[in-house]
Amino acid sequence: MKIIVAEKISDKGMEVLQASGAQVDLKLKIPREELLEIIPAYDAIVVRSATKIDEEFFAHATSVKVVGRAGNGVDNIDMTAATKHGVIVVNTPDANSVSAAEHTIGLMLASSRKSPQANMAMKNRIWDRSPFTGTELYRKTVGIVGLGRIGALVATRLQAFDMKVIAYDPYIADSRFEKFGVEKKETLAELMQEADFLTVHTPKTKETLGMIGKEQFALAKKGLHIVNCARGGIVDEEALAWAAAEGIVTAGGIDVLKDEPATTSPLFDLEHIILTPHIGADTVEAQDNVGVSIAHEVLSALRGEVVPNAVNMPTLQRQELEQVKQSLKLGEIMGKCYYQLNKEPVEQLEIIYSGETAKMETEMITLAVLKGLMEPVIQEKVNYVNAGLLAKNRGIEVVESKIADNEHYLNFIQLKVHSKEKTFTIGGTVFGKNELRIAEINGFVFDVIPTDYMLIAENIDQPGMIGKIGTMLGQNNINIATMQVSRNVQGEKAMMFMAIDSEPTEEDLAKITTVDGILKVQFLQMG
Ligand SMILES: NC(=O)C1=CN([C@@H]2O[C@H](COP(=O)(O)OP(=O)(O)OC[C@H]3O[C@@H](n4cnc5c(N)ncnc54)[C@H](O)[C@@H]3O)[C@@H](O)[C@H]2O)C=CC1
Ligand SMILES: O=C(O)C(=O)COP(=O)(O)O
Repeated sequence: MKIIVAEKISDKGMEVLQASGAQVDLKLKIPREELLEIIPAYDAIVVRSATKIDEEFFAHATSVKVVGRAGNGVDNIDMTAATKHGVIVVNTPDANSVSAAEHTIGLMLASSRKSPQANMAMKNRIWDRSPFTGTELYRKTVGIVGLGRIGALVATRLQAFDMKVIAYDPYIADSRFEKFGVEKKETLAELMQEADFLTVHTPKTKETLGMIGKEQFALAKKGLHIVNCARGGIVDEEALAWAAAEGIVTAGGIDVLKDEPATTSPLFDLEHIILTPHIGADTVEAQDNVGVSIAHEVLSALRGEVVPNAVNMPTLQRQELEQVKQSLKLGEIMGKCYYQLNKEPVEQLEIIYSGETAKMETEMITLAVLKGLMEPVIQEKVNYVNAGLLAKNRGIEVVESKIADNEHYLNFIQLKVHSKEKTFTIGGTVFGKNELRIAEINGFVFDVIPTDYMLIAENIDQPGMIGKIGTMLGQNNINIATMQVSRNVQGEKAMMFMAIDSEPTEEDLAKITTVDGILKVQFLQMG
């Protein structure tokens, strides 16, 4: 495995990567062209916020399976492109939140007390206290935009300053506001009108870009203090310069700029706005947390394990993952059967979860079924990341349903694969802790352990069929490991399901079909 680390992560993180035995190449500040040139050789890349991971990158990164974002915001990564290319994006959303929250408060205090400006004067050997009269946070109202991880950490810390905390976040439940003792504002306009201090903690999205603009500043009280420790451009830089010139904003701390690395912005000329070069996450603790977490996640993702912080696929807590692990295997195996046994394109895939399985997080199991379904017939790599998208692009409609009880099994997954002409069904269960069983195929009931090589034979339900097929396989040197027979109506059709020790040739299969009473024989690779 080859991993390229394109931005600085902590030594502890590097050590975890290196200890895995992978080849780890540290290439800091590598020019874009060079990165594109060398990336085909790598299986994974680790970046922070400065490396653009876009469609052009993925077009070159033909072997990359994992992009590790050593940090939180993923706005430098084109998630649609990553998903399309089947590349897992992992990040460390919690690992630097405390540092970002503390930097927010640091900027709030520093800008309110003009400490950086006073420091500059002192370093110029000027002792003058008069320009540096500041303002207290005590009993002021702080408006938080976005009460997520960092917004909430900032809220609880500012309450210790006896600030009144109000917030605008239309996407979270009222209970979260209550939990943190924060007053909810229904509109951004209300928040702008009431706040003495404003701090933004949203991701950068189409909706949040430029969200604090001239119109919003025009609603604010004169003397507003502002902090942006989230993403550049959420607070519009031109509008902020205007608001400062109008005396609406009298202090502020900005850690992030629209175009980074930035050396030009109207904010550079504003005396009362202090700037830092995106250092919100730059603490020893945050970088150790981030580095070690991303190293483990990238390695797990490369090993094909399900990782907790995958951004472009459903995430499961470790306990949930343990619960669904065997169902994932079963779902994938059953999905794999369809195109091996049927040639008709799938119109709709119906997945019915019943019994204990119905209570599980099934999103991932559905992806496992799709992965199994498409893998045998499409060239692109199919994985949990792109299985949903690939199915959609192929016009496969996926319908999931859940039934609390199953008459016969503790847990059961049934697939009904509908093509234009017919419906193929297959069902299975996890027996005991981790024993998989195929329990039904097209209405024929079994209790079969799926193994690598299997044969399915349909025959007329008449005496002597088992002997005939056994003899025929024996003559072709194919050893039967286990065999089960199931029939629907006596004297009509039966199905034999056999685990065999080796892969039969086309010729072997053709010979078996010549046996009198055999209707169809198909080979199935399940492992
Ligand atoms: N300066 C730095 O070094 C760091 C910056 N960050 C940035 O901080 C920001 C916040 O991160 P987290 O708290 O972890 O994110 P989060 O996802 O936990 O919280 C974001 C909150 O914003 C809310 N939100 C989304 N759109 C909104 C809208 N239009 N109006 C109001 N609220 C909206 C969401 O509902 C959510 O509650 C991100 O932009 C992240 O990239 C994170 C770490 C370090
Ligand atoms: O984690 C984040 O979202 C950050 O903004 C920190 O970015 P960085 O890793 O310091 O480039």
